[in-house]
Amino acid sequence: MQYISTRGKAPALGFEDTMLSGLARDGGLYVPETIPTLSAGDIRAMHGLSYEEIAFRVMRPFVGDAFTDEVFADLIAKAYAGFGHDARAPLVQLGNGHFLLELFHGPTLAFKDFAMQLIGQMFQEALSRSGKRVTIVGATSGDTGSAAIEAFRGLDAVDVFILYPHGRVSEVQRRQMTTPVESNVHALALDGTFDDCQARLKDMFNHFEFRDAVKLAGVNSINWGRVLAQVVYYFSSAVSLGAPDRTVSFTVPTGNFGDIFAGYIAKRMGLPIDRLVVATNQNDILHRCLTTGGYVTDSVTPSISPSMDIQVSSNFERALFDAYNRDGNAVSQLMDELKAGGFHVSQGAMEVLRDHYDSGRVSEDETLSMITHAHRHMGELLCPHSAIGVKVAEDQRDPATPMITLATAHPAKFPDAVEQASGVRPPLPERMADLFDRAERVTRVANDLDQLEALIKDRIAS
Ligand SMILES: Cc1ncc(COP(=O)(O)O)c(C=O)c1O
Ligand SMILES: N[C@@H](CCOP(=O)(O)O)C(=O)O
Repeated sequence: MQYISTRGKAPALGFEDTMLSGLARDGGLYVPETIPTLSAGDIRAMHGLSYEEIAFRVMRPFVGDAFTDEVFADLIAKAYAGFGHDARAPLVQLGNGHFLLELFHGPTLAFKDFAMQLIGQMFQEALSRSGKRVTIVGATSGDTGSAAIEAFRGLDAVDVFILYPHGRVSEVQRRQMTTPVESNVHALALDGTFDDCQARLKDMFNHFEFRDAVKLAGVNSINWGRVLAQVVYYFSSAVSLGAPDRTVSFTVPTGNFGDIFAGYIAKRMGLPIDRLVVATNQNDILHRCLTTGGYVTDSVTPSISPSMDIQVSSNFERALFDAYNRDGNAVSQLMDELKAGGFHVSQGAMEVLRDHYDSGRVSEDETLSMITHAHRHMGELLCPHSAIGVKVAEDQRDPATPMITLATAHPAKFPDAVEQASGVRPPLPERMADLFDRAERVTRVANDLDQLEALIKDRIAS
């Protein structure tokens, strides 16, 4: 299996190099050259299997010769052993034909753990074989950062630097990033938005002298391995509702477009998915683009669903690559236009996008009302991101097709909004009960590439 860049000018790589290198050297994102498919029989045979067994069958064709079957199965087993639910990703019924996929039973209480725990295992295996060391830099609006720190803290072969927007993550999210004591963990609070953090990260990847000097690696959904691991729960949930003999739809709270793109990959692999519905908060660039064709950036307005406060949605580039018939030049041109403020998707490409994706936008008041409603009438305490998904799903779903909404974070990560709407302050799990008593360690940084690179070089030298 080879991986190619969405900008068409970087060398094709195998799975391990794709995973370890992050952004392609032409600034694009890696995608599989071809998408492997599973037959209806293959999917039917997943009935009754554990999450880990399904994970192996779904991901194996993408991994090539990077790991033997035995090693890969072992890495998967270790990745999910620490999850707080035997099913890993349990499905609960919200109402007639509407299901909630709980993706928050991992160590940091968000869906990011599904991919990050596995990436952590795969990095350790690959680095211990080669004896190499890497510097991971990640950009986060709150959840990727804590999941990455949890997966890599204390490892000798890795330093992990996490850039988060100062004052724009929840207190639980911040403390998850600033309280780990391991010396290879570096939390950096940047004066700016998540988009600034992600832009500086991509600048670092595009600055080859720095990239090569520190052996830069990325664990954002820039990294194909992140998207791949997220494909699995589309299969596990759809199979539990009767796939391949029953078609399902998904609604996905969306920001950087990695999670919903994983759903698109599941569909391309042969999983019978009818609609993939993008649910955004008030920072609604994706909804605007999917309805009007215009992808024009606006300033980010902080919301009660901070993890989705994103205006430059990284993985939309992967969706555009397919929508433009895998034309790297066309994608490069769009990305150049984006730097100047935005672009318009061609009519042909819009038809492809609309063939797969629907979308909806939820205001702050509607988010709070949905948390209240779900608590009173559906028996679920939802985090604000998940509430956005449930609201869009309720508005748009076709009663004839089961709808699965992804619950992307635990309500305890956002206790203020949840308490305001439901009257219930969700407690943190026992193992995190002392989070607010732990000392914090964080460096405030300017939104300045030179200063950031100097800080990172300095820290890894000491
Ligand atoms: C809780 C939560 N929900 C939804 C999202 C959006 O996911 P994606 O960026 O993959 O679209 C994020 C961040 O990515 C998140 O942390
Ligand atoms: N919401 C994310 C933003 C980064 O997304 P990623 O999937 O590219 O890592 C976060 O919580 O950091």
